[in-house]
Amino acid sequence: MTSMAASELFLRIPSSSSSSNSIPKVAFISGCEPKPTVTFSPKTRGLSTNLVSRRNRRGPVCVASAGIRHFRGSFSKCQGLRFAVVVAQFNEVVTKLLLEGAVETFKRYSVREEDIEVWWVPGSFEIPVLAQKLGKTGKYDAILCIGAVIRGDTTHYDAVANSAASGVLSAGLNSGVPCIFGVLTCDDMDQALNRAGGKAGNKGSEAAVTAIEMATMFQEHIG
Ligand SMILES: Nc1c(NC[C@H](O)[C@H](O)[C@H](O)CO)[nH]c(=O)[nH]c1=O
Ligand SMILES: CC(=O)[C@@H](O)COP(=O)(O)O
Repeated sequence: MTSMAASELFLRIPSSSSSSNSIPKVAFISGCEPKPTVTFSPKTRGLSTNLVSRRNRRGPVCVASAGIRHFRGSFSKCQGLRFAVVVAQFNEVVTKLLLEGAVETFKRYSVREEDIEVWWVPGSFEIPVLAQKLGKTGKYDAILCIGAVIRGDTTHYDAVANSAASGVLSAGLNSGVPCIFGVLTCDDMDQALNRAGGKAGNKGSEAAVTAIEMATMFQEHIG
């Protein structure tokens, strides 16, 4: 399943599970399996349903309600979306893998190569200022920020990690463009590699999914 809008998932539930491991799966609290009457308002393009979905990481969990419109990003309308990826060179052995995961995921959702730009900065501390500047150009639907901060002997780690986190948040708020936090903050290199395609998945890929979700949310529902 590659071209299903997130809203369509509601229409098909509770169907058998998806073949893709990145498309949100749907689960229901036992006894809460719904018989949804779903309508789609052309005016707001919001989902109107007798369900309320509460997200459980990437999958909605159902509780019942009525008359509430739901808005969420879509994973089927990604062609034409433009992304900037701001990547730290520091700990590049890790950030390159995170970037690969992100690009692979963008492509899996039909984002075109020519709509992806990669901007390299020296370290994670430098990410926010560029993310904000790029966001303000209005050329991108989301900015994906990638870095790997790994603890050393001093408190320098905390300064870099906290600055990167709050800076990326500020970049998004100040530019009005979703700025996604794909910066690892790890105790050691093992932890980092495990999250860059190792045992704990690829956080760059996960961050790309978030970027798509936020970009389509803004594009489709806010404009
Ligand atoms: N130690 C890490 C850094 N440090 C460098 C800073 O990000 C910054 O480039 C420097 O302080 C100059 O302003 N960066 C990382 O991305 N990861 C680290 O583990
Ligand atoms: C997080 C860092 O910048 C790191 O390289 C600092 O290492 P140290 O605390 O040993 O100076």
